[in-house]
Amino acid sequence: MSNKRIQELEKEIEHHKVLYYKGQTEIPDHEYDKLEDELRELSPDSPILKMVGSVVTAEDKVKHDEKMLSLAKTYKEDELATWMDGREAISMYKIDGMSCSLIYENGNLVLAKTRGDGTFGENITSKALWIDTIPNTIKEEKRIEVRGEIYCDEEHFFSLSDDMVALGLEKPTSQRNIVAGIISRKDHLQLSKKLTFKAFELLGDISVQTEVEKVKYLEAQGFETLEYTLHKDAKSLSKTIDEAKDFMAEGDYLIDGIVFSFNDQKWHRELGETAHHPRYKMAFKFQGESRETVIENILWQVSRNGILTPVANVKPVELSGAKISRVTLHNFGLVKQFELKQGDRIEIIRSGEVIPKFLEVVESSDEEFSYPKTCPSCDEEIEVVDIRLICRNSECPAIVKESILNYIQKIGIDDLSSKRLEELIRAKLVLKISDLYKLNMESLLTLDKVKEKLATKLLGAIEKSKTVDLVTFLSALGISGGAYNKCEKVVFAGHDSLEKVKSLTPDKLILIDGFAKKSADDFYLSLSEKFPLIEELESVGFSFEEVIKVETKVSNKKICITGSLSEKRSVIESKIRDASGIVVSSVSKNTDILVTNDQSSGSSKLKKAKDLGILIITEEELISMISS
Ligand SMILES: NC(=O)c1ccc[n+]([C@@H]2O[C@H](COP(=O)([O-])OP(=O)(O)OC[C@H]3O[C@@H](n4cnc5c(N)ncnc54)[C@H](O)[C@@H]3O)[C@@H](O)[C@H]2O)c1
Ligand SMILES: [Zn+2]
Repeated sequence: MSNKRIQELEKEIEHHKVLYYKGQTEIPDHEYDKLEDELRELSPDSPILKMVGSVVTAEDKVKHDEKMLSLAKTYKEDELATWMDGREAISMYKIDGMSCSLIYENGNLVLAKTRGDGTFGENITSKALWIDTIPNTIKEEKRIEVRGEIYCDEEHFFSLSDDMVALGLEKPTSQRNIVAGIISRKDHLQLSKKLTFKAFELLGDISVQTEVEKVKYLEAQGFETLEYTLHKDAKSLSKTIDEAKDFMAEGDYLIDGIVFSFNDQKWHRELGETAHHPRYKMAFKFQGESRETVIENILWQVSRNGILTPVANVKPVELSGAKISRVTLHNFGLVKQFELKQGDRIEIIRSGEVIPKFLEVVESSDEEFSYPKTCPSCDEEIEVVDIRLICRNSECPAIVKESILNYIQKIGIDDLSSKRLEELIRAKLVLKISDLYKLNMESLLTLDKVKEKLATKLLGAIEKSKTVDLVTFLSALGISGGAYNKCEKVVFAGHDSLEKVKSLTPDKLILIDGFAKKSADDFYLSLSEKFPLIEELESVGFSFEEVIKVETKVSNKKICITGSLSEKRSVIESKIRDASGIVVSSVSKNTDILVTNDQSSGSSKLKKAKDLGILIITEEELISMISS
């Protein structure tokens, strides 16, 4: 019996592997993983379990210099901590795309290949040349190999899907399958343009001592890399795992876990690899469970920025121990792509306690597909912007309510629930954020079931919210792109008073770590729109607590950089900011320090600094000031 089952499983696993790597997946990953788990139990030495990827049948196959392996995986945080064993490790999201290896010689891309079966890959150079994030040339002259993941983000998935339909090709079924589908094509190479590559591994005669240095080296060569977190020990693991859960639910590209690698390369050499995976890396994955259910109806919820988010009410099912009756459908793009409607039988997934989400359509109903043309809250006409439906009416009741609610949650007014707020809005007691501060005992007592005790508590909580730190205050305003960590970066970059925040410009914002041209422009525009609100709040008597900053020799010093340094300028700039210094882009009489490694260069900044008698230091001197 057991032998027969082993053979069955081996056959089935092989079948799914072949389809999966062609982008034609038949079953969800967690179901596939169950097959592997069962086989591992019955026959731990089965060769199919040691197989990486699937066999390459393409004519144009190439041998890898070094095998491209898979990853060891765990679903448990304590197993991860045991594996770390007190060693320092870095973590990055595990992108769910397609492995790719790039070979550069004399600074030129000479070969791009897939992982294939780990020993032989398929030559995909002609497609890689279309991908903007794969540089055709790099500074490094030595032969190097860069490994990473090719993937398709959400926005590009929908537009690629439209492109493919327009070309008469089959409509892709998922963000993941589209990559393998496009990469294995012999025609329409230009479709690859909408794919993205992120690098995470480096091979060749380049000396790096740590994983962090590796990432910096890859960035200096012009590659996009994944954001990483350095873990000194296992204490910081839970926070990273929680963030990854959020990203799985809301991020714009697919991840299926987190990859941990020991930071010190010494451990990489010492631990080595098995035939299947390196021992110095570990993937943490979320165990998913999926179920089929039926869409009863689709509701469109209006968010504080006017975006309509589709949520499906489904026939209740039990999933990972919870009863599920609502499923997020993400955005209009997804609903349109799959023509989701009442009666559709769909598969939903819930991984690691994240919000259940739509996976695929099992059977489409005969109902006609439609989507709202007017806002469900204010009935005004809505705009279709790429993959989103947006209500532009600033007086839309839903937008007003959601933005006040967002403020209440971020600023921390406890005891004021969404229901209570709705009541206050209905009674016209609160129509904008600053109205919260005009509430008094008399007005609160007019509300249903509110007695003196509760009213006193509410008023106390509202009063208390006037004493906050500047970062919390800014993050509560609902600035677009102004999440807490972004506001923190702004304040820590020296814009640490309301006056300074009000005098921000896109030019100043772009100097801050984490801001690019577009995000700086968006933040600035949205911040300017909040000026009336800021003034109203100032007039009700807000006072700001000091934010804690590190004290170093460069604290609050305005520092300008000229000429090339040993690392990418952005890296040095973020070191300055981390040490509470302020990075400026030009030299003026307000500048405190100019950093240059070439005192005799013809740089105009250097000349000006000399004329103004500004302190001029080398990069080495800067680093020693920062670390003192
Ligand atoms: N549904 C199916 O039919 C089916 C069939 C076969 C395999 N699968 C799924 O495929 C997975 C196993 O496949 P696998 O062996 O290709 O590998 P894997 O998904 O376990 O992980 C290895 C790959 O992760 C990639 N990766 C992404 N981000 C990374 C990062 N930051 N650092 C390092 N690597 C990163 C690398 O390209 C690497 O090759 C399982 O999850 C399994 O469920 C599903
Ligand atoms: Zn509206």
